[in-house]
Amino acid sequence: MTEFLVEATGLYHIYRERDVETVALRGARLALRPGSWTSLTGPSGSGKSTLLQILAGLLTPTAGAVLVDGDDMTRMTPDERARCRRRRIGVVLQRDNLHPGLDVAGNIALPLRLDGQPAGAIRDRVGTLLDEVGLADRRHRWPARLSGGEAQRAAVAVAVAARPAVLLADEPTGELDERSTSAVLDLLEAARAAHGTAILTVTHNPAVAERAGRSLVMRDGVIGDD
Ligand SMILES: Nc1ncnc2c1ncn2[C@@H]1O[C@H](COP(=O)(O)OP(=O)(O)OP(=O)(O)O)[C@@H](O)[C@H]1O
Repeated sequence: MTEFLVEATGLYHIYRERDVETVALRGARLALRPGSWTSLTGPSGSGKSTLLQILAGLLTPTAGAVLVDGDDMTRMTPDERARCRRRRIGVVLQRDNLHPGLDVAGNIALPLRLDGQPAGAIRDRVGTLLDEVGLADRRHRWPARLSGGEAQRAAVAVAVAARPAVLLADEPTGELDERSTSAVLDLLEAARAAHGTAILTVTHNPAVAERAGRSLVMRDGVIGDD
């Protein structure tokens, strides 16, 4: 057993578009302990989003390993990886987090339904989360009719709904005002404190970085301490 919930080592990622190659990660490594909150900053283009997508199992690295609870996600079949993500990982990307064919409440309920939770428990959890992110009056809105900030708050509610072991968030407060930023950060902190969720936030926002216990910086595809 390892003390880390997520352990990524020797990550390289090369994007290939026709004959152009971009090396986004050059041997990045990162380890997350249960109940920790890590903030990752760094210049635009340094590889932060690429890393987050790899940790989330949404992108397969060119080389390297991502152990989640000791299982290497990079060696799983797509089905196994999807199952691992559903059971253990909550993700907030910069955009397109919501299922366009479900309303806000339906989106938040989806991970709970996939987890096989009973209808009553789902209803209660969805109601609580809608209140916590201030979207109770938007519960039946379609994602296409939400503002950027509303969609982002809904995405955070979806990501924490099933109490994931790991929460990965790319600029989770990018479109939010101060009050909503604070509500979203409180929700992340509650997940960390109550369920020992390990959080990684990629952000340019100092208010987010301040909440984290550890601050890392990515430069040219490699991670160093702040
Ligand atoms: N789908 C893609 N195809 C080709 N190159 C890509 C792709 N996605 C990212 N890149 C390139 O990989 C490098 C790292 O990009 P990435 O988005 O990971 O950086 P970032 O640190 O998250 O940037 P930002 O802070 O601007 O979001 C950049 O040079 C980028 O142009």
